[in-house]
Amino acid sequence: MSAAIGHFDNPIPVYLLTGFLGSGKTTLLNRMLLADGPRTAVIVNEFGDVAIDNDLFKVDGTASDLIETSNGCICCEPGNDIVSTLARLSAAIDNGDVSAVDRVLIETTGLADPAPIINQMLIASSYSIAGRFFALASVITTLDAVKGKETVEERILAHKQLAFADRVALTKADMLTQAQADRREALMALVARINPAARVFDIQDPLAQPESLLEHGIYAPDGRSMDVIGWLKAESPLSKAFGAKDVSQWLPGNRHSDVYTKSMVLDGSVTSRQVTSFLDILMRAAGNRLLRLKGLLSLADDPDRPYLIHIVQGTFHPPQRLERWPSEDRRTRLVIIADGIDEMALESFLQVLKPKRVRKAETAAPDTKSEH
Ligand SMILES: Nc1nc2c(ncn2[C@@H]2O[C@H](COP(=O)(O)OP(=O)(O)OP(=O)(O)O)[C@@H](O)[C@H]2O)c(=O)[nH]1
Repeated sequence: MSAAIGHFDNPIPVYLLTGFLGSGKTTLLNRMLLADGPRTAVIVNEFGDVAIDNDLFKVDGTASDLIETSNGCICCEPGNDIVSTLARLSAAIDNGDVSAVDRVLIETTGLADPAPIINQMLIASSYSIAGRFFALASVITTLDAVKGKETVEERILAHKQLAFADRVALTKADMLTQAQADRREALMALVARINPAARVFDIQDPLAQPESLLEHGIYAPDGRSMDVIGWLKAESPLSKAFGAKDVSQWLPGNRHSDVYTKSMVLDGSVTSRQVTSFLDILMRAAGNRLLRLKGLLSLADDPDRPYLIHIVQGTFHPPQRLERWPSEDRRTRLVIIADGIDEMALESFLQVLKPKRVRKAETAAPDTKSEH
């Protein structure tokens, strides 16, 4: 194996980027990768079967050299685990399908539990080839300055994402109004309580250099990582912190229990009126149960310039009109992550966006109708 691919004494550093749904992972990722920076393999783990983040990387034109999108959750889907994914990357480098990389950056889904991923990486280092040639360098989590406190307090996954990070990237601080300044203090107090050792980095700070988040951290293979293994096993303090709530929500097998994803792909364009009323009704009806909506829309007024829309836990971020489609795929795509919304109701509501067609049955003569 060539030295450029990494070897046991000098493994390729792997950075894990976590953070709750919509907290700004993709945005940060695009800012961390510099055009003249080290060669970086980017692995994006999507929750849902329509890949949108993949296209967003291209829109923002980052320096990432490899994009591998894996469907299914990297923390709990057999065969899709982090070690298998790294083994595939290693094989691709060996075969010459991908040229050697200096580091790997993994963006997990917003619903990934970081503990099993970190565990897999640390445990694999002693038994698997991938585990020996790659090493977990650092875990970075994005924390939304506006919604972060409530999210961490209410959701065990967000709590764990914060607890397991060694670097916290505070996002969206620019969205806090003067009157909300105390929110930031309360959030920092929460971070200090849950993870006092974490380095907090405000990505909106004009002096911030997001690429500096990609330096070796406490998970680096320098001997101290053994402490981390012990720490991962000692999850009970986290569970205790949520003792009053329904414990089953984070037991293995029940993970993501009420959360599901709906994706929709549409040929043809939609009108802005259709989209506005669709989003208006959806947001009113679903409220915070609409964890995430991401969409690329072909609008009838200018189908060459798609609209990018984001809703994060009930907040509608200003839509962005892109100058061009990020890939060959010019279809309208929507991914919705819902928490406890009636699935059938959502599915039929999505039909509102379908272009209206005259159904055959409506035009056919009555005597041509089939009886069976
Ligand atoms: N104002 C502001 N908006 C931000 C910031 N970071 C992210 N956003 C916006 O928040 C929305 C979601 O950001 P993403 O980067 O897609 O979040 P994500 O964590 O990758 O989302 P998922 O992949 O769904 O989990 C987008 O509209 C971003 O433009 C920030 O620091 N300030």
